[in-house]
Amino acid sequence: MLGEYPHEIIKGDSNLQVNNLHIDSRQVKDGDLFIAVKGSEADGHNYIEAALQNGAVAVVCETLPATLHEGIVYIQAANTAKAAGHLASNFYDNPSSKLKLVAITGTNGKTTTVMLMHQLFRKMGYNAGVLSTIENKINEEVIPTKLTTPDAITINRLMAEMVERKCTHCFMEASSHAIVQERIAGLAFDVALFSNISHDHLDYHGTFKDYINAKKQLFDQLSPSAHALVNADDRRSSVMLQNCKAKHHTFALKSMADFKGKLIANTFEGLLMEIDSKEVWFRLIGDFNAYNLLGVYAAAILLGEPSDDVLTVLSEIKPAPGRFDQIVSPNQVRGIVDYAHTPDALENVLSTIQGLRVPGERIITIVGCGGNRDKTKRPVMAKTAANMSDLVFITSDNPRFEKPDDIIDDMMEGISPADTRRVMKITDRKEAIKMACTMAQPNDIILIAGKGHETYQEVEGVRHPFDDRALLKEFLA
Ligand SMILES: CC(=O)N[C@H]1[C@@H](OP(=O)(O)OP(=O)(O)OC[C@H]2O[C@@H](n3ccc(=O)[nH]c3=O)[C@H](O)[C@@H]2O)O[C@H](CO)[C@@H](O)[C@@H]1O[C@H](C)C(=O)N[C@@H](C)C(=O)N[C@H](CCC(=O)O)C(=O)O
Ligand SMILES: Nc1ncnc2c1ncn2[C@@H]1O[C@H](COP(=O)(O)OP(=O)(O)OP(=O)(O)O)[C@@H](O)[C@H]1O
Ligand SMILES: N[C@H](CCC[C@H](N)C(=O)O)C(=O)O
Ligand SMILES: [Mg+2]
Repeated sequence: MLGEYPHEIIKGDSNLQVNNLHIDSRQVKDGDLFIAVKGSEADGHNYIEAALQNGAVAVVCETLPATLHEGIVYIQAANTAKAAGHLASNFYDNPSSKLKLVAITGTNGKTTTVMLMHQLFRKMGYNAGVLSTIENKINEEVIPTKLTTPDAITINRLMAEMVERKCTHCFMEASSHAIVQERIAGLAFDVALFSNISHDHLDYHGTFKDYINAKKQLFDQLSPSAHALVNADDRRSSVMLQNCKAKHHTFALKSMADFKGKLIANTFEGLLMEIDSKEVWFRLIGDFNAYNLLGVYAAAILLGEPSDDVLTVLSEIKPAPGRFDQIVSPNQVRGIVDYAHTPDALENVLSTIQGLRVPGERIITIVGCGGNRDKTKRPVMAKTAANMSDLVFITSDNPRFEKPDDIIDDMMEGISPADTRRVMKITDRKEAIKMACTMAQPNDIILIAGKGHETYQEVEGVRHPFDDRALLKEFLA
């Protein structure tokens, strides 16, 4: 079942058929196979007995348990996280090889890119699937998700369903967590795209170098027939291509590149670009989206689509939910909800707003930072908000298992004494949004950053209903 992936059958019948694969003992049922994976919190090897109790008939592990039970198949592999990917591919009959599979990695722009690609290919008449932070989709059917990149078994199960439903393409986000945890091991990619890299997730990866290397791992795993497509305006793009066996391609707005774009105009309604000597209007806003659009265009060309069709269809597509999502109130207050949850994204979205506003219009920013995530980005994001806005509300994002006020205190470290008059702390996010809307005068611009499409606020493991967009609408009405 592991095919060519190095492994050894220690005990039991190698031809055994299993019903299902699991990396979580709690999901195992009669006749299933359990893969013991060492995680960051727990070690799956400690749950082998629990899996057997639940009916597992086969176990894949790195180290063998002290007791090997009769009638159970034990398979040993050096890296079970990686083995899980290969097992899942084989179990579901290698669905990724039957799809044109595009993966995107990078700190920002992944969801925007895959959602654009999915819509583009759907509108061009293809059956296609998408795996994204917002949701997974097979054609138009929505399958809710809690992760940006699901675990290897879920990925392969969803792709098998895509194949069954006659999908020809799949577009997926490859988060750095997923890459390091081998959730994408064994997948056959046709195109891998690198958008950019900036400060995020240092809590998990430790150093920026390791974070870069995590992204690079996607490019290291490409085959010679695949395409590696990188943003040449990001100086780390050359690292992605080092020793990468796939065909190399670049896109850029500033540097020399194979796919060169030019941003001509940027308004609150959209942006005008020149791509392949053609001027095209798009419905996305902000310089950073010019990169996303160009990356999508380049990937579509590499997949063999005609340039004119791609540009015509792409120009009609709306932004992904919660990305520069705007409403204008009856008294001309502009409210924007954006998923900017990294320092770079926040700076980009604020500089876009600064560039588009009429001088004199105030920017009011509401921002928080997630709990149990990179603490070092907190003061940086607060400082960016203060430097680039007229008024700031520092509030909660998803506190998870941290005390909301501790997170706010970390953010306040980035606020200089001179700015404290313009920066208010309101722990309750709903109150902060309400206060900003109450204080806003005609032509002010309110930015609510960090949660975008999220329809919940996660507090101590519970996701309570919460929607920035709905609250903004309510309070601006
Ligand atoms: C830190 C992290 O990424 N954790 C992910 C990881 O869990 P883990 O390795 O920590 O698992 P663990 O709890 O240590 O357990 C180890 C193993 O023992 C197993 N186990 C555990 C308990 C038990 O009773 N029985 C059992 O079998 C577990 O199923 C697991 O296989 O592997 C799990 C299965 O794939 C994920 O669900 C889990 O995501 C957690 C929930 C999470 O919040 N992850 C976030 C940080 C994340 O991955 N985010 C990225 C996006 C980031 C970005 O935007 O760039 C994402 O792709 O979503
Ligand atoms: N190409 C880009 N460069 C820089 N910032 C961007 C880019 N694209 C989007 N952003 C900013 O980042 C935010 C998140 O965008 P998006 O959801 O597409 O990224 P993501 O990489 O999927 O994030 P996550 O890691 O949480 O899944 C946007 O709301 C916007 O503020
Ligand atoms: N995929 C990102 C999302 C962050 C979204 C933000 N709202 C937060 O909760 O920190 C993460 O898990 O770090
Ligand atoms: Mg995403």
